[in-house]
This record gives sequence, structure tokens and C-alpha cells, in this order.
Amino acid sequence: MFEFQVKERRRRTLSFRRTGVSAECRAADESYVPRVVLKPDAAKKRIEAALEKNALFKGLDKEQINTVIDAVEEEKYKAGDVIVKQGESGLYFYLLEAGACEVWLSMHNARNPQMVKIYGPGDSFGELALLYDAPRAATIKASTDCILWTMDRSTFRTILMASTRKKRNLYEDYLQNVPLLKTLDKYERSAIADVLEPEYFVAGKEIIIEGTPGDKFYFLEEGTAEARTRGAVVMKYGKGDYFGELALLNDELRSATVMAVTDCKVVSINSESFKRLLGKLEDILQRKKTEYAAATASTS
Ligand SMILES: Nc1ncnc2c1ncn2[C@@H]1O[C@@H]2COP(=O)(O)O[C@H]2[C@H]1O
Repeated sequence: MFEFQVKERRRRTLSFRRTGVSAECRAADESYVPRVVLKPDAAKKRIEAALEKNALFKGLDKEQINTVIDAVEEEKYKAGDVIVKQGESGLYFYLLEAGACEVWLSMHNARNPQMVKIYGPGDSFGELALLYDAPRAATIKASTDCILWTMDRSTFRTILMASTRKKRNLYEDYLQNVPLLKTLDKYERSAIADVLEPEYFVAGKEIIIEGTPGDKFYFLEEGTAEARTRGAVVMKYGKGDYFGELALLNDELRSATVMAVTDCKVVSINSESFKRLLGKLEDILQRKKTEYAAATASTS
């Protein structure tokens, strides 16, 4: 049998609480006093680079980013180390700077956990226990030597909890009803919610232009749109439909123009997140190509 042994490490580093708390921090948690773990400028630059790669930190202002940079603490793990263990209580949120970590899940008290994904640089984990006051939902194990930045619970709850929860709640129902995502589990859909960027297009405006390079994938959240090739309508889109996948999947130019028929709200995903989060749906996405070919043939 496969048993992970771990107790989340408790920090021994000297840290202090900063006085002169910003109004924003006080608003989020009256008792919060920012934590400061002293570190050289070079370390601050590394943290900033890691934060830039992670969608959860995107909406933060400069002051909040500085609070995060002050508060996090470096941790190194060796290949094979267990960083968090499913079922235990959670103390920290983790941002992976270097190395790779495996996610292991034990479903319904099954004895043998399954590895469900691998995290790489810029990925983060450990938010669920802190967001919902719940036991760790999965076990995370270093698959190579790793460098992580760990954030204490109080900083996480003050700086990141509201924005993360808001985005996940906002898109939970919508994503659950997107047919393409039916085979994903709730956690995989919330990872998609984290990276969605809303965009608005007035009726008649092009969302995608045929023959141009593509760097985004879109879900249509509100309104209707249509795809045209050489002027002929080849596809109509409504709420929950998606487009823009072919250029990203096949590294090619946009093969059609997609235009808003009514005012539209779309949510987009950049190509890096698309490959990371929707990669396992590639077969379903590629199948759509046959549908496009048939529609195009019937108009010519
Ligand atoms: N499929 C999954 N289900 C639950 N947690 C997952 C999954 N994949 C990755 N995780 C991460 O594993 C972490 C384990 O600790 P948390 O429950 O705090 O937060 C969890 C998520 O960040």
C-alpha cells in the first residue's frame, strides 16, 4: 500500500509584523498585520517573476504585491518529499518557483491514490484548505528538487481570498454548463475560472480576424456571434459555445473571422493557459475541425 508521511513544516524563520497597515488590508481583515520575512532584493525579484506567471495574483495592485513579496518565505524540498498531505489541516499556500510537483488524489477513501497532474514553475496550490477551512483535498509531492514560496494563512486570506473566491463563484455555474468542459472535475473548472479574462464586443465588431496570428481562446458568455470564411457564415455561436481553438492547437493563423452579431461578453484564455488547462481536451477540440470543414464545403 502507498502511504504518504508528512506534517506541513512550521516556519522557523524570524519574521515580524509590520506596523502602519494599509487601508486595503484593514478593510479585508481588521486584525491583519502584514508579515515581513526579511529577504535580499534578488529574492524579491525572483518572487515578483514567479507572481507574474500566476493568474491568482493578476488583479492585485502594487501595494498588495509588495505585501505578498514581504510575507512569503522560501522553502526547498527534495525530490520525493511530500509537501502537503490530503486530509490534514492546511497552514500555507504555495507558489512553485522551480521544479515539478505531483498531485495525488485518493477518491472516496480509496486506498491507492492516483496522480492527477503535475505542477511546474508559476503554478500554485494549497488554496482550497485556506479558502474553505477544509482539510487538504490532495497530496502534493515534489517530483524533482523544488523551490517554493510559501504564504501564511492570514496573508492569503487577507490578500487573495476575496478575489479568488469571487472569480471562482462568478464562473462556477457558467463553466458547469459549458458542454466542452463536462468531462472536467470541479477543481479543473475552478482552475479555468482563475485565468478567465472578460472582454466585451459591440454588435458588428470582429472578435477574431481571419488570417491573423492567434493567441487567445474564447468562451461566449453572453450574446450571439458567427464565424465567416471568405464572407460566408460557417458557424453560429450562442452562450456556452467556444471558438479560437484551432490557431492555438495547430500553431496556425486564424482560419475564420468571428464577429459579434449582438453585443457580446466573452471570456478569453491565453494560449499558455489554454494548453495547460485544456490540453487533455485536445481530441474533442480537434474533432470540431471536421465540423468546420463540412460547414465550409456546404457554403462553397
Ligand atoms: N483535482 C484536485 N482536487 C483537489 N485539489 C487539487 C486538485 N488538483 C490540485 N489540487 C491542489 O491540491 C491542493 C491540496 O491542498 P488544498 O486542499 O489546500 O488545495 C489543493 C489544490 O490546490
